[in-house]
Amino acid sequence: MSDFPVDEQDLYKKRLQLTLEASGLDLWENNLSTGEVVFGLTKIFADLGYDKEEEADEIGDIFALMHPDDVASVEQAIDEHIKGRTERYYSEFRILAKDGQWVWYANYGKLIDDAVFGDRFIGVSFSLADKKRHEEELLALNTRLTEQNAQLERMNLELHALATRDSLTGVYNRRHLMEIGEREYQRSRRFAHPLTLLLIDIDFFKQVNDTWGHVTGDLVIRAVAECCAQQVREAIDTVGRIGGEEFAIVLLETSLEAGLTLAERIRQCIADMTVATYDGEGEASVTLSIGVAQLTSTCRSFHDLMVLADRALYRAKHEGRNRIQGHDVSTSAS
Ligand SMILES: Nc1nc2c(ncn2[C@@H]2O[C@H](COP(=O)(O)OP(=O)(O)OP(=O)(O)O)[C@@H](O)[C@H]2O)c(=O)[nH]1
Repeated sequence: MSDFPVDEQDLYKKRLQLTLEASGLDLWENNLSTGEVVFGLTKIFADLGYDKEEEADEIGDIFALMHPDDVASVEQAIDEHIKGRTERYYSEFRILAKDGQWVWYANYGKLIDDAVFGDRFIGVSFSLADKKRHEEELLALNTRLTEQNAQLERMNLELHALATRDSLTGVYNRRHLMEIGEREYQRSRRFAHPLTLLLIDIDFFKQVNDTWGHVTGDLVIRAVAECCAQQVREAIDTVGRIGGEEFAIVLLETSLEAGLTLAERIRQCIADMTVATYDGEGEASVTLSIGVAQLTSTCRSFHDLMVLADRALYRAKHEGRNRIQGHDVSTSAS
């Protein structure tokens, strides 16, 4: 304390100087009439690596070192303040350091029309390097998080597909079909809407494997799944592979009659189809047996509806295959 000058004004100056130092602020003063930098910016120019004689004498010298993308916004902020539209001037900009790097700074300033000083623009500059670095780090973090989120969503979709789809054919697996069937059973019972189930079995499929090999057998299974998926209403009906060469289709808002018509279309589609064998030397063909059943009042679960359709399928097999049988409602109590 003993170093401080006793004079009040000197004391005041010293306090100001210490405050500026402690807060990292650089005081400046510009003469707007002449464009002269009257005072300051010493610290900034030193921080940027410039020698004393390279410091700015004119406002134009500062603009010359400013990043071209920032000039317009700084000029606009000054203009707004001069026109009295802002209480104080504030701007953010990059200045070229001597080593060629762009360094972020900010300015606060105020226009003073003083009888002693004249038209002066007085303010402070301070470094925004830390703030901008944090902003950039945050932005990079955000980008990474967004990417990771998108990847998680993709993985979730893949997981869902793995859990619900049959890997050979892409139609639903047995577990998921049963879940959907049970849900639709509940809905149909509650609202008294028709619900029909098709059980489809490839005839003499063992012979396909024995004749053409297992891989060709897989190609045939895929072709049957594809045909089923093409014949039903997308996003309304549900096709599932419920066994090796057995499929089920849950048909919403569908009567037994409409179910029989669809079954016939599928039967015909497969009867007309040939599948090129895996070795490319032949063509495999198969037929289908299909059991069709509509939900009846005797059904206590979706499983009961499966039993009815399975009985109809058994009859189709028993009566010679390559045919359709519907569950006879008059025997539904049995
Ligand atoms: N290629 C292949 N064959 C399978 C697959 N799953 C089951 N199979 C075969 O399908 C055949 C089913 O034979 P069966 O149940 O005796 O019935 P089928 O020969 O179709 O005769 P019917 O149903 O009575 O008309 C068996 O030979 C199984 O090995 C599979 O994913 N791929």
